[in-house]
This record gives sequence, structure tokens and C-alpha cells, in this order.
Amino acid sequence: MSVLRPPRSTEKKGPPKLPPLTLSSPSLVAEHTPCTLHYSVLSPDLACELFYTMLDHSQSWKRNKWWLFDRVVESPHLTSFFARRTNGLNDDEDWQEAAQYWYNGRATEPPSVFPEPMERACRIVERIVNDEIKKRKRFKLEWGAPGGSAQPEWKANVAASNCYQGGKESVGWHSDQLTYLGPYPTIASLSLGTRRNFSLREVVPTQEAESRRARTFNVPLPHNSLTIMHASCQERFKHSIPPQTTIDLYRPAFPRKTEVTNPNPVPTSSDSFPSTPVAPTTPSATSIAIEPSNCRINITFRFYRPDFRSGTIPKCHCGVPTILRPDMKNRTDGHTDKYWWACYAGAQNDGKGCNFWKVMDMKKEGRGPCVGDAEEEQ
Ligand SMILES: O=C(O)CCC(=O)C(=O)O
Ligand SMILES: [Fe+2]
Repeated sequence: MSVLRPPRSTEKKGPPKLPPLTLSSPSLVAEHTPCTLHYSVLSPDLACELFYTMLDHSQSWKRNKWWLFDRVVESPHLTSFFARRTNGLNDDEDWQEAAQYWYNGRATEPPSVFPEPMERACRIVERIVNDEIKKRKRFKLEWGAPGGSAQPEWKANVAASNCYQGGKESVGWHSDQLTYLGPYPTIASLSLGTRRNFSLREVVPTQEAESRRARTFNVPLPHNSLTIMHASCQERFKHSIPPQTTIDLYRPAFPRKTEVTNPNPVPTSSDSFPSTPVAPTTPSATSIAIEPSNCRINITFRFYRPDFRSGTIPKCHCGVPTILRPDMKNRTDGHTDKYWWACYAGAQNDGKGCNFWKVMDMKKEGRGPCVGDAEEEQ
């Protein structure tokens, strides 16, 4: 008799589901998300040189591994971390060696210094970011200038870089950990190589879940484009690079300028490295045909706040530095004001952590100065 029963609706009650929307222009991105999109940000030859440089470096990059519930998972892309020669505030050249950072509950290797073309690109990115943030409202917990000015220049002092080989490689839905970035960071994300979609989806606060649903936005990111995730993006939205069944190959506009200088050569095999051009090593490099590539390189330029330096991060009962998360589901008046420190040791320790968490208290923990502190003093 069950065959006669009407099919049960699997649709959840509540506001209607909205189909994903492709945001194919900077104005659409600015209208729907806390991001801005900028095309052709570097000169074509610098963009190409940086692509080759990072591709060469990526031969020694790793896949992050961590425990999720009862199994080890591996990031479906290669990744690496770089620190700038100075800390973005003064000329201190020792800062990146002095800092021991943690990622996914594991102490990271000392970062490499920005390669030279990355340093040049970073200066251009900083100018674009500063022009853009001058037009935007600031949030009270954003980093404020030590002198009390509410409008400090944005500087990058670290960068994380990913290499996605082919359309299957991806990064899942997440918001970036705020442990060293602090609340309301600005993150500038440079795309090189094959165009991929960047997806964004808001986390709707609990009190609004009955009245509206989040929508997925897909932003195609071409070679040499910059996506700025502005302050509040990590508090309100999750982002991902979804796998794609098809991708266009990237055809570099220029041949390699120099011989390949891979700092950490590793044997390559068809399993471990993509079908990208093997670097010509002869002086006649310019006469060699340019091979298209199926890779996308992403560089996220970030500012590690001095008030969130590694020594200031609370440790959990496992003795491992905690991670800082925003309370994404509870925002009041569009602002996130609750963040907590949470144990992340389980990511490495057979999935076993200690459930430690505590609310972050900027003032009690002696953090700042923040944009809001300068306003309060006026
Ligand atoms: O590749 C991208 O554009 C995003 C990378 C990302 O979200 C991350 O590394 O946290
Ligand atoms: Fe991210």
C-alpha cells in the first residue's frame, strides 16, 4: 500500500531556497558580499613571473593533514606559508624567525621569506587595499594604529599560498582562523593561472534563520585578479574553492625569463605534480613554446597583528595554543562581538582534544589598540 502514499516533501519549511548566483563583475561582488574584486592588478609580466615563481616553489609544498572525527583528512591542494622580511610596523627583520606559529594544532615549520616577485606584488596589493578600505566603514575591533589614529595603513606581513592542480583540487567551506589575525581582518587574495570559481555564503544569524536563507555566490577569478575579503567577511561569510568538472587551461602570456630556481627540488612524478610545463633550463628558454597550465596559484596576503603574536595565544589543557573563532551565528546589529578561544589539539592528536574554550576579552587580555579605542578617546 505504501506505493499509494503521496511522496513526502523533503523541502525544509521556512524561507524559500535561492539558487546560486554568479557574480561576474566587480560591481556585483561589491553589491552582494563584503568583498571587492579587482582585475589586472599586476603588470602582465609581473603576474606571469610570479606565477612561474610560485609554481616552481609549489613542488616542495605540502598537503595539510588533520584529524576530523575519527579519521585523518588531507587538504585537497598544496599549501605553503611565507613571512615578509619585516613585520609591517617597523624594520624588525627577526620577527618571523622568532615567532613559532601553529596551524591545525601543529607547530609549523619556519616560514620562507617572500620571494622577490611576491614582495613587488605585495606593494601593489597594499596600495589597492588601502585605496579601497578608505572608502569603507571601519569596525571597532579592527586593528588601530599605535599612535591612536583610527585609519592605519593596511600592511601585509605574512602570506599563505595554495596551488590547485586541475579542476578536482579544491578547498572546502570555511572562514579563516582569526588566531593571529584578530577580529575583522582584511585579507587580500591574489589569483594567478587558471580561472576558478570562488564561492561565498553567509552564515545567517540564528535569530534571522526563520526569515531568510543564505545564498551561494560564485565569483569567477581570472588570472591576475585580486579579491579583497574586507573586515567582517570572516565573521559573516564562509568561502570555498569548489571542485569543477571542467576548467579552461591558462596560457601564460610570456615565456619564463630565467632558468628555474627551485629552492627545494623534489622528484616529480605524474602523481605528485601536475601536467604543467617542465621549466626549460637552457639559455634559449624564450624560444621554447609556452605550455598551457591547469594550475591555479592563490596568494592571500595577511596582517598578523602584534597584539595577537604567538606568545599571547592562550593554551588549552592539552598545552597547545587555542584557535580564535568568531560567534558567527550570533551577531547583533550586524556586528560580531563574541569570539572564543577553543582547543584545536584534537586536529593532530587522534581527534582527541580537551573541549577547552573561553570567551576572548580584548581589554582583560591587554589587546589593542583597536579602531574603536581611538574613537572612545575623542
Ligand atoms: O584559493 C583561494 O582563493 C582561497 C584560499 C583560502 O580560502 C585559504 O587558503 O584560506
Ligand atoms: Fe580561506
